[in-house]
Parts: sequence; C-alpha cells; structure tokens
Amino acid sequence: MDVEELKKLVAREALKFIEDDMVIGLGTGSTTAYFIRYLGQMIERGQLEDVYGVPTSHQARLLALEHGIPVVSLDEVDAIDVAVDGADEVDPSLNLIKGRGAALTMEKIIEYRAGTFVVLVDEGKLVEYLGKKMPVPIEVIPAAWKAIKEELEIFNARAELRMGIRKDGPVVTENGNFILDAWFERIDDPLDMEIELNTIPGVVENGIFADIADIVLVGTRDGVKRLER
Ligand SMILES: O=C(CO)[C@H](O)[C@H](O)COP(=O)(O)O
Repeated sequence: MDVEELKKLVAREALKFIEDDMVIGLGTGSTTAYFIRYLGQMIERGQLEDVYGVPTSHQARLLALEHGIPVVSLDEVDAIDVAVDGADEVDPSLNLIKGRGAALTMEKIIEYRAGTFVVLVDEGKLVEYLGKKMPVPIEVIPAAWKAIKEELEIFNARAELRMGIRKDGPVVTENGNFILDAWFERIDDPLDMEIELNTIPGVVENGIFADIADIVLVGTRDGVKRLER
C-alpha cells in the first residue's frame, strides 16, 4: 500500500466519528481532502443529514463546496462536535506539529474548540519527539519576521522565511501574514515551547498543537491503528 492508500484508509475510518446533526471542523491538507470528499459522498447518498462543515482554510472551504457539504463559519455555530485534520508529526503523547499548509492559525482556533479532535496520519509521521523531521511553522506579522527569526536563536532554532512556489516572494497566509519555518534540535516539552513561542511579540500562532488531539488514526500497512490520549 502506498502513502496515498494509507491516507484514504484513515480518511474512511474518520467517517465513523460523524453522525447526523453534527458541526464538523474541516482540516487542511491532502489527507483531509480525502475525508472531505468521502463526507460529501455520504451526504449525497443520504447516509448523513443536517451536517455542517466549518473550514479551516480556503482549500477546505472550496473542497467542501465542491463535494456538497454545507459550510458555515465559526461565528455562526455554538459548538464544533468533531474536527478532522492531518498533521506533520505526532509524538508518543499525541502532541502534534501542523502547518505545512500554512493554515495553522485557523486550524488551531477550530480544533482547540472541537468536542473531539481526530487526527489522520500515515505511520511515517509518528516520531519519538517533535522536531525530529519537520520544522515548526510560525505565523508572524510581516514587519516582525526578521526580528523574530533572530529571536528564535534563543531557542536554538534556525528559522527560514517560507517562500512561495509559483508565486514570487514569501508565502502570505490567509490572514495576510508570513510563515517562518523553525528547525529545532528537538522539542522536549511541547506544551512549554508552544506557550513560549506565542509570547514573542509579532508571533500570531505556532504549529505546535500540544494536548489538543483526542484521537490519532494511523494508516499502516496492517490497517488503521487508533491512538487515544
Ligand atoms: O497542517 C496542515 C496544513 O496546515 C496539514 O494538515 C498537514 O500539513 C498534513 O498535511 P497532509 O495530510 O497533506 O500530509
């Protein structure tokens, strides 16, 4: 089974968490894209009713509309029942690094508030400690990017301004900000680091999601493994 098949496997498994009358946080990325597609198919077949999606990005919103999922914004709902999203790294305590898609701020806003946050990954994303393979994306106010990049050296992190592909210059987030990708040696205390990074003036949000995931569905060659906090 290749990685795409593993993504489809966990995306199908995540449907088991969805029931009629639910408000669902719709994550960003290629794995969640499969989930959104399958969710739309269930609605089309009449297997789910009165389900609404709260998108975490333009990508999620466009996909939801394409697949017939009614979309609402966060300020139109009283609660989010379940949120489903991918991740870039997952440690043994189910702390995450997210934000390869530069949508980390809205993802965290929505997923923090979800009754149940379900994370979809393939087994290659399980790591012994955060920072092992991936940088921590940090959304910053554009005027502050260089000062913050220098301040990150205090945390022994080497940061790069994320540049656009098929766009000249830096990536600009949906909130009009820049992304610094910060490479750490290793992150031993994710919750502490998440809080610390957000105290730097000019940081809008960072991609460490400590103590937020409730369930991680891991796609493996032997099927879906379910991890719970
Ligand atoms: O955090 C994200 C976007 O901001 C994604 O959920 C994360 O990067 C995983 O993406 P994919 O499922 O494509 O591997």
